[in-house]
Amino acid sequence: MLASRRLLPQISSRALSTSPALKSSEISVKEERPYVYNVKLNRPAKLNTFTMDMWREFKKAIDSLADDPKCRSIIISGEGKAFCAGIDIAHGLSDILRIIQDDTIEVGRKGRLVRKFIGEIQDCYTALERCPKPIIASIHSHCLGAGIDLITACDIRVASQDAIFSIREVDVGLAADIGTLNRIQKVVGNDSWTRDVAFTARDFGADEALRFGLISRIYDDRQSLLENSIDMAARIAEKSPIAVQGTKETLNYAREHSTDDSLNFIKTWNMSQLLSTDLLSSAMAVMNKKKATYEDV
Ligand SMILES: CC/C=C\C=C\CC(=O)SCCNC(=O)CCNC(=O)[C@H](O)C(C)(C)COP(=O)(O)OP(=O)(O)OC[C@H]1O[C@@H](n2cnc3c(N)ncnc32)[C@H](O)[C@@H]1OP(=O)(O)O
Repeated sequence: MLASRRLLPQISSRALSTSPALKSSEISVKEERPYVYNVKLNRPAKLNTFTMDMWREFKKAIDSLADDPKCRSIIISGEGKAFCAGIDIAHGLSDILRIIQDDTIEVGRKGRLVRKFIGEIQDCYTALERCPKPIIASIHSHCLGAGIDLITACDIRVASQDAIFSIREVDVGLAADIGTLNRIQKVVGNDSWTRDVAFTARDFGADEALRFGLISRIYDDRQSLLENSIDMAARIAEKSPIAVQGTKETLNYAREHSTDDSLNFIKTWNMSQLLSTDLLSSAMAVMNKKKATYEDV
């Protein structure tokens, strides 16, 4: 068992190297059912911890599915023992530390470079929110630090009973800066609990995560977690993509705007989207007790 406290002292600036060459298989994308894709974090030997290259590859996969008419719903899962143990402490911070430790860069310019670097990682997870297709985070075992940043940018979070969560950043000496602190209160709606887990970095399990609304379902084991995640994604994928994607856009908009503004948003959105054939074919299917099929969008 390698606790982060035991991992960190081993890391000197000498030990920090550039990201190991990315095998593109560190993010794998699999079509599980028609229109349903599983984006798998696939670096199991290092508990799916993120390096800079892996973040870039992750964003590329999400952006590509966002634009793919043959994709209607997405699952994010982790290969191996854990969902994601956060940033790769040995390699993921090397780029930023190189900037910080470079004495030839003037301090104001150094700050700008650090800001740009953080922004690039933020964008890798914001891609999940911007993707019009619903995204289900399917979480087993450890989900720490950058793992929580990832899942809070997803639409739905489900977990197996063995899940262990921690907003671990304060334990590695930083305020979380790639999404958790900016999204989690909107997800759970409980300020006291958010501060409890963010200030202490303590581990909490699936039952507590469910109680406070971080996840919406618990499954007995990893196998049933994956099967049920795929079933949920497939059920979403059977529906009108016009309706489902309009729903995601509107829920995202409503979360950041007043009720008046978001009512205005949806009526303007549906000015065009109600003209779609999806409306008529869905209504016909309901009347005839049949399943409708929809054109790709
Ligand atoms: C700009 C900044 C952007 C983002 C910042 C994000 C911040 C964070 O993500 S904070 C969270 C950082 N993560 C951690 O602190 C977790 C550290 N790991 C652990 O505590 C343990 O590994 C464990 C999760 C409790 C699991 O323990 P165990 O089941 O005993 O497995 P191990 O043998 O310890 O791990 C297997 C293998 O993975 C390597 N590893 C695990 N975590 C990390 C990590 N975060 N970074 C790099 N490597 C990690 C571990 O060294 C082992 O590798 P071997 O090659 O087998 O030794």
